[in-house]
Amino acid sequence: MGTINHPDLQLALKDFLIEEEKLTQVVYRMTKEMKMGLSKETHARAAVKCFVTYVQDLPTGKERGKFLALDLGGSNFRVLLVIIRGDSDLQTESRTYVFPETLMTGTAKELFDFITECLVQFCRQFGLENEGLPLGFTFSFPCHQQGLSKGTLVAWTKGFRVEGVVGRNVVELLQEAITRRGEISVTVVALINDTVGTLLSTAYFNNNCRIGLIVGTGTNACYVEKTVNAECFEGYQTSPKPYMVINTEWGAFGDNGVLEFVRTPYDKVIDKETVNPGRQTFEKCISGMYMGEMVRLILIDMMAKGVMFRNESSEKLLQRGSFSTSYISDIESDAPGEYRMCNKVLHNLGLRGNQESDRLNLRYICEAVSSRSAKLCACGLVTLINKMNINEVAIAVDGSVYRYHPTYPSMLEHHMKKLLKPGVKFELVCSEDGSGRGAALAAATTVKNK
Ligand SMILES: Nc1ncnc2c1ncn2[C@@H]1O[C@H](COP(=O)(O)OP(=O)(O)OP(=O)(O)O)[C@@H](O)[C@H]1O
Repeated sequence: MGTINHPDLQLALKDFLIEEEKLTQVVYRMTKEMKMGLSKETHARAAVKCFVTYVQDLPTGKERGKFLALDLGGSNFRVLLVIIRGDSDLQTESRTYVFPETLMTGTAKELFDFITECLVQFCRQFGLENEGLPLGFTFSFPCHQQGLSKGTLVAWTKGFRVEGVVGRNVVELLQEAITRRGEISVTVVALINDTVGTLLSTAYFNNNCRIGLIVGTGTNACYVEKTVNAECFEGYQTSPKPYMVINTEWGAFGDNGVLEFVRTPYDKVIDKETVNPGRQTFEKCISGMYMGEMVRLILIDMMAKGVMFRNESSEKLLQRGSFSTSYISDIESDAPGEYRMCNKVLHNLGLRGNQESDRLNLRYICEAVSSRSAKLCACGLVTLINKMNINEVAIAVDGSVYRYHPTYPSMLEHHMKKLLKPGVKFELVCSEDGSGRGAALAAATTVKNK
């Protein structure tokens, strides 16, 4: 980042430039929180839950068959058909359905009937109605699993607040909706979240893969833990399988106040605006749902103080959510000194930005928000790598922030290298079509184990 000339802007962005000592402290605190989540004794009051996923096998490449998968987790809803014919021969057909926003705050019946409707349409299209196919369900919200095909929703996140799902087994709700509809023969055999899906689908091709990371609407990660450390799993001392995938639900890190030392006044405003105030603290500092809004809040603050876009106003910018997170990627993708994408964004917002300093300062704001996100995310990954105590690991990553922000992958790598012990090697692997295909692989493993 270049030099910020205005003292008010400098002051506003200072808190976003978290120095290395504080990042080390974040790793330290997260390690502690994760241990609390894993331990049977402290799990109930832990902020980072570290849920047992019941996924104990990573794909071997020997899976075979035809599987359906559903992927619900944020802005899109997808149905997939995965056909595995031979080693690394994985064919995927998928359809994305527009997810009506009204469903996000509707009832459980409306939600699961909609999902079933899409599934029925998909099965009809591919002639699968009566094949009795097994289905893997990627449901990317915090669930307390009691088995691979049983999990109750703990709380909604990412702007969802559907009535009648918290505390219920989502597999049962889906299976009931399929039965109620009565048009297709499909059995839901596995429930996973998108981090696990991303891990499984990358592990299928890369046998060093031990972590699944999402930086999209929300953020979360899973990793491979020793079964003996997964105390909330009833068979943790007796299981013949040495490993258990743990869904950290790290988005909730800081919900007990341990992250206050890195939060800014803007984070507090964001939190108040959300449907889940006081929750998902770490996520709100990192993920796509909040990054654009953070830039907007800083920008209107600077405009109110007469620091930027003096004598200009924008009705649009005053509306919540009007600064899309994709604008950050646009602005930062301009070469230094060029403002082609930035001008487009300003045009969309109804701002002229006659002064070059306005456009430069806007870029500084974007960089402050995205680099803090990458720093905190790096802390999370370093925590997981240290916890596993391994020297080489591949990390499967998905989510639009990671995928489309021009420097996010390199920032993440840079900060991880700074925080990791010397000699630890890692590779960030962008997962293609990960979460849905992973659900199909989870279904394949379940069927094989049966
Ligand atoms: N070009 C972009 N650059 C950065 N972020 C973007 C871009 N486009 C979209 N986003 C952000 O990514 C989010 C969408 O994430 P994604 O496409 O990974 O899907 P998702 O399934 O909704 O997310 P999640 O996996 O967290 O549930 C949007 O909320 C938006 O904030």
